[in-house]
Amino acid sequence: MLKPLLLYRGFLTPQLPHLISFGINSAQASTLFRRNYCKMDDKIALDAAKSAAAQAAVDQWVTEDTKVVGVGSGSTIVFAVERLAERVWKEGALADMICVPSSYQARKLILDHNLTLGDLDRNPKIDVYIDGADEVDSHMVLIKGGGGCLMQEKIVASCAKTVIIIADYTKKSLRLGEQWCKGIPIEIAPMAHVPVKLKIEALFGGEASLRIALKKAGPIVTDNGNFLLDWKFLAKREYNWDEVNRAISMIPGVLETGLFVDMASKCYFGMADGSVKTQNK
Ligand SMILES: O=C[C@H](O)[C@H](O)[C@H](O)COP(=O)(O)O
Repeated sequence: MLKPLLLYRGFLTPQLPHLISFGINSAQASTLFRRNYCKMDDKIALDAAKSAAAQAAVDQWVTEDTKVVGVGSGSTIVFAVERLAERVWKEGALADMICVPSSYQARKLILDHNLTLGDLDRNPKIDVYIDGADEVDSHMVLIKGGGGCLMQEKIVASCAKTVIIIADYTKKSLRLGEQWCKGIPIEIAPMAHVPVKLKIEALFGGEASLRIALKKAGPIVTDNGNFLLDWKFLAKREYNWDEVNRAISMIPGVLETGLFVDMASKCYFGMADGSVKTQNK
């Protein structure tokens, strides 16, 4: 953990005089410098928390009896796949394990780590599905899809005996919206984005916006060729998430929601102090 920090700092230290010579005064330069340090320190702390949660979950839930593992998407799952690969390639374990991906990213992670790639045609029964989440509330309702993957995730998760969530401490909340402020992702048929947006807003308030790509003109296109709406619900309104999920899913043009209700059995949170806390359904 110290090495990357020193590397970052080694990289940044020579920048300080340059910032000053670019007309920024020394107070501004040192604020900028500290802000960069903090961001990087945060990233290192968050990655350590993600890694601790992933390792604990993999070690507890993937045993020699586990034949098929569903692999989620996002930044946290990377640490779980690394741990699976370590078990296979360094510890000589889990020789029969097959991994079923939930996205293009997950498929590539499985292949890059030389794990056995499966699919739902051949492996429709999954022993355990492991995935990250954008937020987990006190009833284990999840928001997912912040990285654009949710439909395949929900399909693969629905085929699993047990769904395990791994996350860092910033994802834990009492009620949805406390931590995650980007809204609930909803995958939709491209032609329906305006009517679906209007229907969600009329039914439940708030605002649903088409997710726009950063490095492409126009909207984000999912792994399934669809668009995404991010619905910013009303923070002060009490929602019954099961009912909301069912009602939104019934709107023609909605393909899947990023609300995962009653799916996860257990969540592992990597904490800032290096410990791992668990939450059960
Ligand atoms: O679309 C992305 C997936 O639903 C992720 O599992 C979710 O966004 C959590 O991602 P991360 O592990 O990067 O926080």
